[in-house]
Amino acid sequence: MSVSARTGLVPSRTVKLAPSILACDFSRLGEELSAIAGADYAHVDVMDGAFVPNISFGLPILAAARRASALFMDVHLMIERPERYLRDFAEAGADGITVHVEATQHLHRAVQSIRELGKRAGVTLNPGTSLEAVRPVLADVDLVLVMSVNPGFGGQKFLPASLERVRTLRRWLDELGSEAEIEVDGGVTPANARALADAGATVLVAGSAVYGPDGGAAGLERLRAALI
Ligand SMILES: O=C(CO)[C@@H](O)[C@H](O)COP(=O)(O)O
Ligand SMILES: [Fe+2]
Repeated sequence: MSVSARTGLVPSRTVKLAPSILACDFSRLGEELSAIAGADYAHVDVMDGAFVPNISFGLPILAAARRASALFMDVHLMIERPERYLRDFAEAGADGITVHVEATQHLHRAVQSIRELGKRAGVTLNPGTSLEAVRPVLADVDLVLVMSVNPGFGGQKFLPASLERVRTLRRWLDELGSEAEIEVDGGVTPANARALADAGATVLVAGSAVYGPDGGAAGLERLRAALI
């Protein structure tokens, strides 16, 4: 394993990259997915115009992405009462499903349902929500997603307080002996990727830093280079 240029330390974990297809050209979805074939996950942002002030896409786009790519489909549900649609997203091709703590009255039940569908179960929370909101389910999840922008749009600026939230979660998961992933989503760039990894993140989502005007693969490689 390589030594971090910034810290001089050997990172103890490898960091996965999850390009967000929200930033891609949907008229070329298959090609845009091929451009990130070397990534670990394709991050799929589903927005309902109610939980967040934007509508992105839903089941048909996930199903099309599933047909076009063998990548792990990492589905981030920004929808009210996600428990209504878990089976539909699983059947449309999700490999992992992440729900917001603010969107459901029954977080444990939602997590359990995702696992019963045979999918990787994730929970997430808005930047303004106390981390305590996810603590009761930490032993039951496969992934915790730290939103580092307010959800709803790509291309926003990273909120620096997110770094401390990642450190706290890393400590809590280590205390539990949990192997759950810590994913960070929003404003991730080559400039903050290494610091997030050092704080304990194991998955980095990036939309605009990957799908820039110069194409998907170049942005992905820049992120990877920042993590060496
Ligand atoms: O969930 C979201 C936004 O709500 C994200 O997944 C964005 O799609 C990330 O985009 P960038 O901030 O990396 O441009
Ligand atoms: Fe997302």
